[in-house]
Amino acid sequence: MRFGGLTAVDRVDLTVDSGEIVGLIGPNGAGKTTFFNCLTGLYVPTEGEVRFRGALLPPRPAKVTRAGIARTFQNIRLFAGMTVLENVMVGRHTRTREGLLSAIGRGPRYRRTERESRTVGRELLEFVGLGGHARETARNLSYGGQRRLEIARALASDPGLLLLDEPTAGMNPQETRETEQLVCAIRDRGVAVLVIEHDMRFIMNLCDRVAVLVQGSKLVEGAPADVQADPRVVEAYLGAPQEETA
Ligand SMILES: Nc1ncnc2c1ncn2[C@@H]1O[C@H](COP(=O)(O)OP(=O)(O)OP(=O)(O)O)[C@@H](O)[C@H]1O
Repeated sequence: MRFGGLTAVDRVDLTVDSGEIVGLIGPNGAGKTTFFNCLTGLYVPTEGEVRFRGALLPPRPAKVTRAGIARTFQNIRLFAGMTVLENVMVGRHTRTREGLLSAIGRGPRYRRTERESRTVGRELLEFVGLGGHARETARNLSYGGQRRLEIARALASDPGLLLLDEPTAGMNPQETRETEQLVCAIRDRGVAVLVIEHDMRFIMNLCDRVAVLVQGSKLVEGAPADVQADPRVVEAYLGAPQEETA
């Protein structure tokens, strides 16, 4: 992905299998979010392709979601004035076939679909630990609750792959631990997870594999412990040791 003279993501090749949690780490500006934007069709990659379950994906967000890839964003993007349950139901709409006319007419098929969305929404709220908050306005949830709601909304589209952009950013240790448990539970449902995260403890505890991006390129990929011990990774984060720079 090039922006003028800047190559923000340079030949990054990454595969995520179902039942896997893969971490994407790297210093600020390494190209992690740009990579997510390329996967989800927010950016049209200058070169390269995205395949999901073997099929080539067009760089169109709605088509990517419908194919089975969902994401959360670095900054919370909820419908703040809607209820918690409504937010999840919105996420369900990519899986329902109701068009605008049907929604305006509110015919029997529309009502059936709404009922189904409501049921799925309530199940997902239970799953993420927000079962008791369905009727609250989204903006009144705690910070950790809003983050969990974003995940529930992403799950409502029945994804096979979930992309999480810094899910624990700004969380206290308790919220971080709960998010770890939630991500494991999502993996246990058979969803593949690709997660950008700066919290190394989170990465080490959760990920089956980790890829490190530095200045747009993939520096290393491997088991978390191997990646953490790799001198190239240490250098990328901390700079070269004194004697080497000298
Ligand atoms: N739309 C854009 N136009 C121009 N440059 C962009 C655009 N989006 C990202 N970039 C540049 O691409 C590079 C990678 O940015 P990106 O946000 O993907 O990094 P990141 O690894 O996600 O960083 P962080 O950890 O800080 O979120 C940066 O130099 C950024 O300025």
